[in-house]
Amino acid sequence: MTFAELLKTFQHQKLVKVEPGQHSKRVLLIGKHGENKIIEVPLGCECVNEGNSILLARCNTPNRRYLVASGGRGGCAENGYVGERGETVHVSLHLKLRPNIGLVGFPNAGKSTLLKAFVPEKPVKIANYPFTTTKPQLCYVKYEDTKVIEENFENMEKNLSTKLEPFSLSVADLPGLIEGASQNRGCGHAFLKHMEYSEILVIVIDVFGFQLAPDHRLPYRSAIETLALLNKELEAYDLALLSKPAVVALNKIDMHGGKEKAEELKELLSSENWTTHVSEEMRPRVPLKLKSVVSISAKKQEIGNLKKILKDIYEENHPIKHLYTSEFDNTGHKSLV
Ligand SMILES: Nc1nc2c(ncn2[C@@H]2O[C@H](COP(=O)(O)OP(=O)(O)OP(=O)(O)O)[C@@H](O)[C@H]2O)c(=O)[nH]1
Ligand SMILES: [Mg+2]
Repeated sequence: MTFAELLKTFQHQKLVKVEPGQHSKRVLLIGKHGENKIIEVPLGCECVNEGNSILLARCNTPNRRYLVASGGRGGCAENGYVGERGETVHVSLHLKLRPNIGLVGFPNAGKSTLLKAFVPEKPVKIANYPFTTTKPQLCYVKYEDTKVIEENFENMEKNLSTKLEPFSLSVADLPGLIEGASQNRGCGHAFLKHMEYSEILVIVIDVFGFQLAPDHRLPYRSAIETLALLNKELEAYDLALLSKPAVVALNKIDMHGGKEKAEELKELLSSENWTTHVSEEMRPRVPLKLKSVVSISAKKQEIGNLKKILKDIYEENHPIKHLYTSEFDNTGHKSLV
C-alpha cells in the first residue's frame, strides 16, 4: 500500500460495534462476555469519538491495545442472566505524519520546489498557482555517509575504528497555509495536525510576499508579514508548535532584487523583537524560535548550508548516548555510564 493510500484509508470515520454478551445457559450459568473486535492501525494514528470529540487513543507505541468500545457483559446474577449489548461508538481515525522536518509556508512560497531541491529524483508537482500541493508528501533527504566511531571490545582490547553509516532525515511537504488556517480556512486543521509530530519546522517564505491572486481586493502580505501570520496560525492551533526549532528559508533570491530583499529580511529577523516590524493585528504573542535564517533559490537548487543546519539541529536534539564508558573497571569489565 502506498503512503497516500494509507493516509486515505485512515482518514475516515469507522463504526465500532462490538458483540453482545451471551445469555446464561443451563450448562453455563455465567454468559460469555461479548468478544473484542480488534482494529489494527498504523503507528501515529489517533482515535477520536465523533459524538463528543474526545480523544480515545493516541497510538504511539507499537503493539499496544486501547479499549474503544466495550463488549457486552455476559449473563450473570446482576443482569438477570441476560447478556448485555456491546457498546457502539462512531470514531474517526486520524493518521498524523511523524517527519523529522515539516515544510510550512503560504501557498506558492516554493515548499514543493524546495522538496525537489532536497530530493531531485522525486517526482513533485510544482506550479505557479496556490494550493498545488493538496496532500502531504513525504520523502527522505539523504546525506553523505556519516563517519561514526565503532568500538570493538573483543578480547577485552579497546579497538576504536571508524566506519561509514548512511544518514537521512524525513521531510514532509504540506499544502500551503493561509490566514485563518487554524480556524480551518484553506486546508486548515487537516494539515496543521501533521506539524504536531514534526521535530523541526522549515518556514518557507517568498521574499516578494504573498497575494492569493492578482486582485486588488485581496490583501497583499509582505514577506515578514507572511512569517508573522504563519507564526500566528501555529500559535492559534497549538502553542506547543512554537517550542520546536524553526529555520526560515528565504526563497526566490534568484529573482531580480531577491538577494537584496533577503538581506533586509535577515537584518530584521536577527533581532529578538522581529515581530514589532508588523502591525499589531498580525503580531503573534509568542514568536517562533528562529534557529537560523537562510537565503535560498529552491528553483535553482541553491540551498546554501540548509541541509547541514537541519542535520546539526537534529543531532542537537538527539545526542548520541554511549551505553558504555570507554574505560574498563577494575574487574576487567566495561562499566555502564
Ligand atoms: N524564481 C523562482 N521561482 C520559484 C522558486 N521556488 C519556487 N518557485 C516557483 O514558485 C511557484 C510555486 O512553487 P511551489 O513549489 O509549487 O510552491 P508551494 O509552496 O509548494 O505551493 P503550494 O503547494 O500551492 O502550497 C512555481 O512556479 C515555482 O517554479 C525559486 O527559488 N525561484
Ligand atoms: Mg506545494
